[in-house]
Amino acid sequence: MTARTDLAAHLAALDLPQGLTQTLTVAAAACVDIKAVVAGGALVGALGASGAVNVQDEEQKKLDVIANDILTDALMACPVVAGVASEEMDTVHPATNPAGEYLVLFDPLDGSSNIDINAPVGTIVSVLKAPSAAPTEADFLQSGRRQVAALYCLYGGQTMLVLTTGRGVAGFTLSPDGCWLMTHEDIRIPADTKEFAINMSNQRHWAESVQRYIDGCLQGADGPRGKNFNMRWVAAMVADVHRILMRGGVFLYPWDKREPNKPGKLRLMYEGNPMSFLVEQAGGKSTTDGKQAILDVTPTELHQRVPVVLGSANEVDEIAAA
Ligand SMILES: O=P(O)(O)OC[C@H]1O[C@](O)(COP(=O)(O)O)[C@@H](O)[C@@H]1O
Ligand SMILES: [Mg+2]
Ligand SMILES: [Mg+2]
Repeated sequence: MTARTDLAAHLAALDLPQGLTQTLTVAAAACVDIKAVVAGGALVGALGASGAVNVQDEEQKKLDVIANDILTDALMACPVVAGVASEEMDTVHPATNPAGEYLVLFDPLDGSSNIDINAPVGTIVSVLKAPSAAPTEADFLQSGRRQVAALYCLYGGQTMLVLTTGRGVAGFTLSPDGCWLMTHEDIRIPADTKEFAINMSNQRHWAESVQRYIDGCLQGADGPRGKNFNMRWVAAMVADVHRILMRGGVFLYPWDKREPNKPGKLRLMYEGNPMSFLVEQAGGKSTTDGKQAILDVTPTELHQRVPVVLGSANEVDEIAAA
């Protein structure tokens, strides 16, 4: 068997600032710890509700809380981390590390509704430069373009970590002895696709343009697109985006008219931005509506929502034109 590049060697070859390498190494190790809890499931008391709700009024699962604690504890103890913010925490957590250089934002457990049915879940991480070693909430509100790294970990049939530091996208698979080994070098999203992902149960709430686009896909070879489409929806953004990175497709969690002051369901800072960085680095497009790049959205609040339309570049353009 040929020797594979491991994550440490990959990071070394990228010649990153030492602090960024350290931050990413700590985040990747925390994902290994989360994976152990996900894999233990009922045996380690990881299933079911925690009994609490988070700042977005969503019921927290035990695993949301456990994953959040694992990442928070690991990163706050890392001397180059200046602070963290998470889907599961009301406010930012400055770290009081005098040498703190990086801010880390995360969705510790993505796809929470999949936990209790043993379906794929993930972790999403975004890394920004810290303007100071004692960051305020305003310091975290940087646009996605300013990310210096983004990664997700997918706890699926295999445990995979997919990473960008702005020079393409690489994928690593967790080996049985706990090493991240590169299995997917330079991941590229095909520009064309015949596959879309959307929660169809929200159809009546969508904007007219999204209705038109999906209707065209559903008409298949008999309609304006002249080809048949397939549909997939894992209900975990990490897994849906991973599929798009592996074989193309589009993913939509679009604006809908239910709550006009909440534009979409997904969160900008720890879902939209890191996934957009990965998708753009893999040659895809990631937008709010087919046109506006998510990475250029100016954040105004930590738990801000954003509509998401991302994936194969030509298909995102079709959505823009619908
Ligand atoms: O249940 P729905 O409406 O289909 O939403 C699924 C979406 O919600 C999310 O689960 C939100 O993530 P969390 O589990 O981190 O809250 C996305 O991962 C996924 O794309
Ligand atoms: Mg999520
Ligand atoms: Mg989550």
